[in-house]
Amino acid sequence: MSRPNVLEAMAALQDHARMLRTQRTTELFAADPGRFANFSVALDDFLFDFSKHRVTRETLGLLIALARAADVEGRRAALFAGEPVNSTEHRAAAHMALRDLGQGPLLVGGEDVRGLVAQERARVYDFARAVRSGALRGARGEPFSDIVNIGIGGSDLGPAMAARALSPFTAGGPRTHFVSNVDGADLADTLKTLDPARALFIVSSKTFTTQETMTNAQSARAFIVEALGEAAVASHFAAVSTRLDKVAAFGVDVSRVFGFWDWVGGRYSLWSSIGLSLAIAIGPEHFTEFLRGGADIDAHFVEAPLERNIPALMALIGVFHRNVEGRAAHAVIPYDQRLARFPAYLQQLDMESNGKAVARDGGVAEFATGPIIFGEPGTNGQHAFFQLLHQGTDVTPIDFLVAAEPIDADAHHHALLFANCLAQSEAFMRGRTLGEVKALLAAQGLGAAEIEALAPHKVFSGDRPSSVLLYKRLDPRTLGRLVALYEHKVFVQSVIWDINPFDQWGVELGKELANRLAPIVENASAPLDALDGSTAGLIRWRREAERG
Ligand SMILES: O=P(O)(O)OC[C@H]1O[C@](O)(CO)[C@@H](O)[C@@H]1O
Repeated sequence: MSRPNVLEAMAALQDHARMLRTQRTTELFAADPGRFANFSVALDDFLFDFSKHRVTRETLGLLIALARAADVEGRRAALFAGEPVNSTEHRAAAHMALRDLGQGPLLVGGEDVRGLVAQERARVYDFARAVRSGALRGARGEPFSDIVNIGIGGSDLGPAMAARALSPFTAGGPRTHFVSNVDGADLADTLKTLDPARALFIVSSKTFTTQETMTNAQSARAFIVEALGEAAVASHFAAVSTRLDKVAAFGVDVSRVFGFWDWVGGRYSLWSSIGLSLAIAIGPEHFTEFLRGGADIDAHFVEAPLERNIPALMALIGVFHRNVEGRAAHAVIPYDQRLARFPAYLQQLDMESNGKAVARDGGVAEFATGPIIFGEPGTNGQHAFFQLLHQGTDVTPIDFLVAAEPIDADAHHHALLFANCLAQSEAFMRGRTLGEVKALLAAQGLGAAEIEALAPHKVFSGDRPSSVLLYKRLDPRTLGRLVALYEHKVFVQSVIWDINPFDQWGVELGKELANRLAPIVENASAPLDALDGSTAGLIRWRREAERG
């Protein structure tokens, strides 16, 4: 679909950016003492600071014009109205309905789903309470000390990320484990730590066909059968899926099967029954707080004008870097060790959503789309890949995430953590010129020749953009806010790029080929002639290695 208004708005931004590049961000701060206030947005105790991006009020005006030209507001309304915005699968993307704790109707495809959602959530909560209290027990009458979620992608990353992030809120709950990889080492290493009589497995899969999950589930089943007998399976397994027919065939007791709906995408499913392992870990009350955090952001996203709308601004700043400045990657660095899995979670959310080259109408996307998302907690990343971020040939925009106060950590540690976060953000913006380096080296007493040789290596170009998301503390509500913020950021970007963020056809080909290759790999005499030379050669090597 040709979008002349959008192309025009993007061209205007590109013209504007050419002028902007003659200025340094530090000069923008010097010229505007109110820059921090003007280029940050607070949502009660939550702050988004984007003042260290080289953007002006004019840039923001042009970005908002771009968003309006792409009809971000109209598409947002369609999303929240439960329309089938996932056009290739003819589905709504109504994950917001799962965290709406209000009273009014929740329309998805014209149907009010509030009752359905509330009913399933109540079942999840009852089950979580029963496991936590010990009312629900294993086949030998023992309470469950360990919960193992078996899932992958959206059926793993969300609960795994959140259970780690919210570990201070798990008192009174069992230990939780997450097994995802078809690599048997993943399951084996977990099973080693378990007493089967006290272990509960939750098989989480939207489709209940995913190779990794089904394979791990069967092996876990064998582990229980071997230790406790076939009859114990019903007591030691629960399942979460949209395909209740397939779960029944696996043998999970129907009272322990929790459903959700096709209008909940895998990477948006943490809010649904897929959050069962998290609900058990932190308890229903904390889980509700997590939902409330998501709902806070939904309300903000719908109500705040684009100029003060945090997810919209995050998205637009990202579009500026991706499409105007040509940045191919985006780093997310939580200065919060418990958010260690947050970058991995965002990789799926962002890259599976916006990693597309095809426009909604099947044509070629007009612009470069989703960047490569990566990250690790600070300060660890500082001692690993920050060298490239500071001095590499590519500029990578960064989101820093940090709490104003720790949940339970030592105040001195937190002060150092916080200082490091701000120091990095400042260093990326400020940089250090050749003149400054030379003056520093001279002050250290180095000779002229040595200064000439060393100085270029110590220069930092600066003007490397970063945002800071500053939250009070990493509690369930804050985590809900963080997740929902990024969900809506990804959505706004998809609208500007005119792609469907809710499908993921790009994962299919590999799955198909793996299913075709698996029997060939397993059968040492299967012919290899139909395979390409490299694949056949690699299988031959494996066969030879196996033969010793
Ligand atoms: O929940 P399921 O159906 O097992 O799928 C797991 C994951 O696989 C994908 O379909 C593709 O990798 C993801 O979108 C999904 O979250």
